[in-house]
Amino acid sequence: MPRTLITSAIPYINGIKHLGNLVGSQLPADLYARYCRARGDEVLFLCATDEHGTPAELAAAKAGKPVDEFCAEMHEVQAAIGAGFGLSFDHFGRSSSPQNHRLTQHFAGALAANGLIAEVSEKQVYSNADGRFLPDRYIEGTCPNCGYDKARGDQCENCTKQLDPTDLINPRSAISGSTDLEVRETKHLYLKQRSLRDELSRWIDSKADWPVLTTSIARKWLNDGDGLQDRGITRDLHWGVPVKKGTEDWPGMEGKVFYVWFDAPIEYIACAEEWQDAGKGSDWERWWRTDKGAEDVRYVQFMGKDNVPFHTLSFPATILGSGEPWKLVDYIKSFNYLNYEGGQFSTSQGRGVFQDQALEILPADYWRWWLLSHAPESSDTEFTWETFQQDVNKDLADVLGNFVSRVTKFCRSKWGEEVPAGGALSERGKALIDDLQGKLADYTAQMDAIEVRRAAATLRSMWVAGNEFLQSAAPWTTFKQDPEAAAADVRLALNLIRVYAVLSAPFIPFSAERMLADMRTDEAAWPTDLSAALTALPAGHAFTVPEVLFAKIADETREDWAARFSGIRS
Ligand SMILES: Nc1ncnc2c1ncn2[C@@H]1O[C@H](COP(=O)(O)OP(=O)(O)OP(=O)(O)O)[C@@H](O)[C@H]1O
Ligand SMILES: [Zn+2]
Repeated sequence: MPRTLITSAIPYINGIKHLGNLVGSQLPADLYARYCRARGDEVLFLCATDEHGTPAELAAAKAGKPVDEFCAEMHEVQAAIGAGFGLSFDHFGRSSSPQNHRLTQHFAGALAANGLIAEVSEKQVYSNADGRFLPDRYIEGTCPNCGYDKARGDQCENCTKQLDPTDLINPRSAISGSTDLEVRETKHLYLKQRSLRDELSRWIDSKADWPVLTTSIARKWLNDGDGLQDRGITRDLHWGVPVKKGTEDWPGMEGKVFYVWFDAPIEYIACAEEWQDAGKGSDWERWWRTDKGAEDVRYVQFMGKDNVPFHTLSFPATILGSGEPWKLVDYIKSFNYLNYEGGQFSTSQGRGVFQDQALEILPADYWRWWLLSHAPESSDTEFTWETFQQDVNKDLADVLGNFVSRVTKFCRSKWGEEVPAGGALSERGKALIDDLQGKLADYTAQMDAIEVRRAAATLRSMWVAGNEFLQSAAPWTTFKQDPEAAAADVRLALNLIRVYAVLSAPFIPFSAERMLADMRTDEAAWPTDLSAALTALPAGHAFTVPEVLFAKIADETREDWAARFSGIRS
């Protein structure tokens, strides 16, 4: 049995995530996990919340809560929303878990033992009023280049000039506004990525099948300018994984924590240990250690484009540099951005539709279908209420929903709620099966290749083919002269509902489950031979005419939503 390990980029804890976050990582990962399971793979699908760093501390402060309490609560909120969207994680962990603390400290110790950690003294801005060192982007002041008075210590948003905090005129703390700042000397650990550059470069070169979006970003960081740079992996913060060398203290690093981008990907591994410790599985190392059974695991990661450098370079540098037999990623599926109505989605600015709001107004499958069928694979894509309404009404209500409704209602009116007997498969029926068999081959190939939009288009074309068959077979007309022929066509169409449910489940799992329940079957094996699969429901098999599977979105409702979500979420 093939074994597939799947991880989604772990969402940051600072707030409720938007639809861009969903389609850029967790949702396509779930699509693929569901597909792999349906094909019979043994799957471990992991995700977690990314909990450390300054933005988490500030979000907690804004909410008036201690940071650990804030993170624990927000983790539960995100877990519930994920369940609402049907995200089928085997475990949804936390980067703040004791397992991740231990493993992060372990990796740092292994890297140090291999001579890959440098201790560097540097100057950093300290805010006396805030009692803390300030990360560059939390220092604000006037841009020396253009005079903009809200320039950040890393960059001026107005003229885009890259800055150092010390370049700013009249610098102040972005947290408290205090100007009581001083430059202090502090010591940090650096991961010597430059020493691993050639090894990383060869590894990336060996990935000829990866999306260009993934490899082009990796190569840019490897080669542009002076090439891959060593990276600071510690911070002067309170909230995070305390700096240790394995289980030993690290002299000179007291009171410091690892940088969030060092510990976050390690959580992919620690999450498997959490999964085991939560009693959901056993033998977690068999997924992660090539010396303990992970040799035959295929590991696939999902993420938005801004996360690619960390997954193609920094995290692999941690793993390769440890010299230990941890599994490296086999395939990285990355995404461009989903934009919102002519601008960007933004958590910090409260712009767009957020995941909790989306679930309040419509069932998860509407979102899953639209987002996946418009996944930003080859370029950024845009969410607009108009295209959303149009596509959902057409694909789900007019095509799939309508097919299910027409077939079941017509059958009930002539034969009652059971699969009718009599007649033989018509030429038209045979042609439909041939057509669908070809489309199924395309669909599986596209799902294997994680070509999300193309797979969605092929699935939709299979739904359309069923409608066209029904339209041209017109059993409501043939019934009068040749009821046997009509019965055979309807029998095929009822069976098609079951097959649609199975094939569509990775995209729209809730509706697929309802379709199977209404067809009163739990026969959900992935079909290979459609001629056989389309006879699974024999004559006499009882079913229920479903309630409306997908209600259409009315123009007024769309206008209401467009207005409601045009502003800023406070
Ligand atoms: N607009 C977007 N479209 C697609 N993917 C996105 C978008 N914004 C973020 N992502 C991806 O979502 C995943 C989770 O992101 P994360 O929680 O770290 O938020 P983020 O990158 O800080 O974005 P934001 O601040 O807008 O929420 C990451 O893989 C990220 O690349
Ligand atoms: Zn400027």
